[in-house]
This record gives sequence, structure tokens and C-alpha cells, in this order.
Amino acid sequence: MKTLLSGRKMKAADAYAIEQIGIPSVVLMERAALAVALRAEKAADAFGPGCHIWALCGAGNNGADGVAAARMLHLKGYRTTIFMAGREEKGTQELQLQLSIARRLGIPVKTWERMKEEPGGCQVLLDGLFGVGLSREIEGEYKRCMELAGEILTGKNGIQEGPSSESVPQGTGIYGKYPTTSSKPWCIAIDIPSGIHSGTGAVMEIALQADETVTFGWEKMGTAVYPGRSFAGTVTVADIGFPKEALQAEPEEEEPISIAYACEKADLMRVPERKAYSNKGTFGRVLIAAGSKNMSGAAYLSALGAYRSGAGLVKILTVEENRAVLQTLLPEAIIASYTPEQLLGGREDFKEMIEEQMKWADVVVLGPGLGNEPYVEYLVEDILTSAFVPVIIDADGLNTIASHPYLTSYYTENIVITPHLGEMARLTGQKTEEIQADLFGAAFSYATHYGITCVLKDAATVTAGREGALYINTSGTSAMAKAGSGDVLTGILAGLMALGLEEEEAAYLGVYIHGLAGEEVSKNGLHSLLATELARAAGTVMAGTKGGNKTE
Ligand SMILES: NC(=O)C1=CN([C@@H]2O[C@H](COP(=O)(O)OP(=O)(O)OC[C@H]3O[C@@H](n4cnc5c(N)ncnc54)[C@H](O)[C@@H]3O)[C@@H](O)[C@H]2O)[C@@H](O)CC1
Ligand SMILES: [K+]
Repeated sequence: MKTLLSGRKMKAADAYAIEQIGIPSVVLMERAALAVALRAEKAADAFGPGCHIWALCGAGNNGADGVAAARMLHLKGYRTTIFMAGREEKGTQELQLQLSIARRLGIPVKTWERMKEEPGGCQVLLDGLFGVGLSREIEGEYKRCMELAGEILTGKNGIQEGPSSESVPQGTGIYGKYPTTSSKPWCIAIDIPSGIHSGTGAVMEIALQADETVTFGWEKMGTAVYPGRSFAGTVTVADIGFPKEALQAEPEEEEPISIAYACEKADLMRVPERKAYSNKGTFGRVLIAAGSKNMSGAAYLSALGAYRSGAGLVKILTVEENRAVLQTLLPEAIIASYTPEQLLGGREDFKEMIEEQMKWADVVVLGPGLGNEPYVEYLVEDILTSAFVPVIIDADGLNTIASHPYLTSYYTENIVITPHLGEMARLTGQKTEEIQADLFGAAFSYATHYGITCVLKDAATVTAGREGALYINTSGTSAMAKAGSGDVLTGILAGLMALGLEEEEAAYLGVYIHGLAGEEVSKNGLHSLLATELARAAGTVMAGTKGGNKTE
């Protein structure tokens, strides 16, 4: 698992390394600057001769990193200019030290306004305005500086006259990644794109779009969630010598959200093995309470997801009308059915039937395609009150809870909810934009308030465990923004729980597997993904797990 930190936690780790362990601040900075300079060199070499590198620096240590990197590049023979924003005399000690070294070496140091006049513009821009020290919205002079930098980066101010595309050696970009024409400068963000909040990923009024980010020690939470993630480009984590012990350091102000984790391929090993001496009961029984009249697809996709990710036996509990079609679509599933009249007519009998089903199940999915008829409230209530196994609630299950908030009183630690932003907004009464502005905060608050697991779905899904552990998903593609994708996810989570994983682990790992399955299908293009293919591909991803291909 990868560890990601909030900016405040990073500052605490920084201070711990310097003050408690005794690693001098400038030593860390030298390594940080070197990591940036190495990337800048590659970008500059891709542009070829005549490349002009600018370091745009603020008055803090992020700026000091920029100045130090500019010095290293200058010493290697690259044409380099430093542009300063903010008041140098009020800058950090490190900044003043770095600037005095740069000046003694004859590197031009100018104020940011002079960027407008610089002939030929730049081909590589190091963004060292703000790092993890950014703590409020950007305004005034800094904002004007960033507006100008933004224009330069998008080629709008017309000063880029770098080498023509003919004079740039073709194919010299690393893996062909750098632009081979000079119309726009290549922007390398130092630590984090300036203007992005390092904890939430929010844009603090304005932010600079980077092509790549070189970050130090640990990745920042703000570049793992949107919109920060889309400003960061490719993120490289440079080891600059922080000891692991530095993670013990707590931010000065108490901060509940300071660390998050992200799955990597090695985490697929967490999926339990499939034992040779087994039968369909060994791998858990999944009950899927889903579907409504003329709505059978969601139930089918969830059931398919569950089977493809390891469940031994899947039963779909749905309205009578869906029986024939589901039996045809997925003969492997058991179908149990009810009629809304039966539910409304004899509440006690219906409740007994649900209790029986809950006794049968090892894990329950509640919600896909249930619709919003009045009877759905009773179905949700009966399931929540009689299930003593994990229940994954999605879609109409969540909408029903949102319109009947008393249902939250039946939440237990076995509950996993999988809302998208709209469903989360309905559940919490917040606006979607408020949730979008801080996904970590939204998932954390809901999960810890109710003591449940919350999978908050977005392009970068955040999972919060019932005690507040946070996981950010890094797999997946835009191809997955399709109908049915969420239904498959519920099935995958259920399948993993049926294999024996606990709710929290199944949740973050399932989200990761779902994303990898999306990547697998996207190999055929981003537009054409079907949810059924996603479920199938989940099976392929599962085959790569510890037990997925074992035969003994
Ligand atoms: N030895 C160290 O301390 C190291 C620091 N490093 C760098 O230092 C950075 C952090 O440096 P700093 O803590 O000095 O902070 P920054 O350089 O990120 O920000 C500068 C200062 O701007 C001020 N500020 C915050 N929001 C503002 C706003 N909206 N408008 C105007 N001013 C604002 C704050 O007072 C802040 O200290 C890291 O991101 C990293 O790049 C790295 O060199 C690693 C080692
Ligand atoms: K920066």
C-alpha cells in the first residue's frame, strides 16, 4: 500500500526529521532540488538546444527548492532564470540562502512581472510558488502572478518563440512523453501544483496546471483526488531521505484527516486463496436484493460481478416479473421473488420471508434498480433489521434511506454504503459541490459518525473505514463512467466478502479491482465499455491474485 499525506502531516514529518532526528533542512532541500533538476534536465533535453528554463519561486521553502534546482541546472550549462513572487526579505532562511548562492553564481533573479518581457519565453517552467505551506485562498499579487504564469503555460501571451519543431530532435522526449513542438512550456510542479490544497485537492482560487509533479517523501493526498489530480500530471515521489519514524509526528493543530492509503498491484495478494478441497458453500452465499418491474439489468450485473469475483452461490431476490429474464440471463443464479402486493398486504409474512433469506446469506447487496415505489421502504427496513451479515447498500437502497432518515438507526458495523456524489448529497443534505470539494472529509465524517464503511464513488473513489481509515483509489479509466458500472462494483465487493474479507478491506480492494477491470476493458478503447465486460474483466483481474490460478 502506498501512503499519502496531507500537507500539515507532511510539514510535521518534515519538522520531525529536522528537529528530532537532526537532518539539516538544507540537506533535505538539496536532495529535493536535485530530484526536480533531474526531471527538468530530461524535459530540457527533449526540447533541444536553446531551451530556457524558468524557476518561478515564492518566498517559502517551495520557492527555495525552485531556486536550488535552478542553480543545479545552471551549473550543468542550461540557460536558467529565476522569477520571484512575494517579498524576498520576508522569505524563509532557506530561501535567502539559496538566493544568495544563485546570485553569487550569476544566475539572473528577476521579479515575476518581468516574465512578460523575457524574449523567447521559456520551454520548461519549474513551479515553486506554493508547496504544502499553502493555507488560504490565493489573491492579490500572487493571483496576478499565477494568472500570468497560466497564460504562459497555455501559450496565450505569445512570448513563446522557442526552437521550431524542425530544430527539436524528434523522439528525444522520455518515452515520447514530452511535446516535440515548442508551442507550450513543460511545467514541472515542485512538490504539488501551486494553488492546489495538499489535503483536499481543492483549487484555492487559482492553480497552475503541471505536466508532471515531483513530490518529496510521500505523495500528497491533494494530488490523488480531483481536481488536484488533474492539475498534477504524472506524479513522481522522490526519496529525499525522510526516515519512516517521521510519520509518527502529529500536525500542530489536531487534524483528523492526515493520512490515506492507496492499493498497489501487490495488494491483490490480499485476496484469499481458493482452496482445493472446497464446494460452492465454502465461498460464501451472496443475496442480491435488487431490481423492480421492468428493471432487471442492475440485479443481473451485480450478481454477475459477485460470481466473477469469487462468490460460490448467488441468489437474486427480486420482483416476480424479473424471474424469467434473470433466469435466462444468468442461469447460475438462484431466483427468489416477491410481489409488491404480497409485501404491502402481509407485512409480518413478508418480514418472516426476509428473515429466512437473511439467515441463508453470508453477504447481502441491497439496492441496485429497486426503484422508488413506496414498498421499497419496507423492503429496506426488513433487510436492515434482520441481517446480521455484511450489507452493501447502493443506489435506490441509499435513496430510500435518504428519504426516510430513520432507517439509519438500523446501521450496524457490517454496513457498507457505495454512494456516488449525488447519492451522498441526498444522504447528508449537503450540496454535491460541497462533497466534491472535500471527498476525504465527506467519506470520513459519514463513516465515523455512523460507524460504517463508506465508499464514496468518483473518478478517484475514496473509501473510509468505520474508524476513519482512508483509502484513495488510483485504478480505473473514464470508460467506466457508464450505466451499470456501479452495479458491478457492488457485486465485486460482495464476492470479496463472500471469500472472507472484512468489510473495509473488501471495500477498498474491490474498488481497486473494479478499476483494474475497467483498465483491462479500456484496452479496446475508452468509449465502448459495457458493464458486462467489466464484470468479466474483474474475473481476469482476480485470476492474477494469490489464489486465482492455483489448482492445488
Ligand atoms: N527542509 C524543509 O523544510 C523542506 C521543505 N521542502 C519544501 O518546502 C515546502 C514547504 O515550504 P513552506 O512551509 O515554507 O511553505 P510554502 O513554500 O509552500 O509556502 C510559502 C508560504 O506562503 C504563505 N502562504 C500560504 N498561503 C498563502 C496564500 N494564499 N497567499 C500568500 N501566502 C500564503 C505561508 O506563510 C507559507 O509558509 C514544501 O512543499 C517543499 O517544497 C522541501 O525542500 C523538503 C525539505
Ligand atoms: K509548487
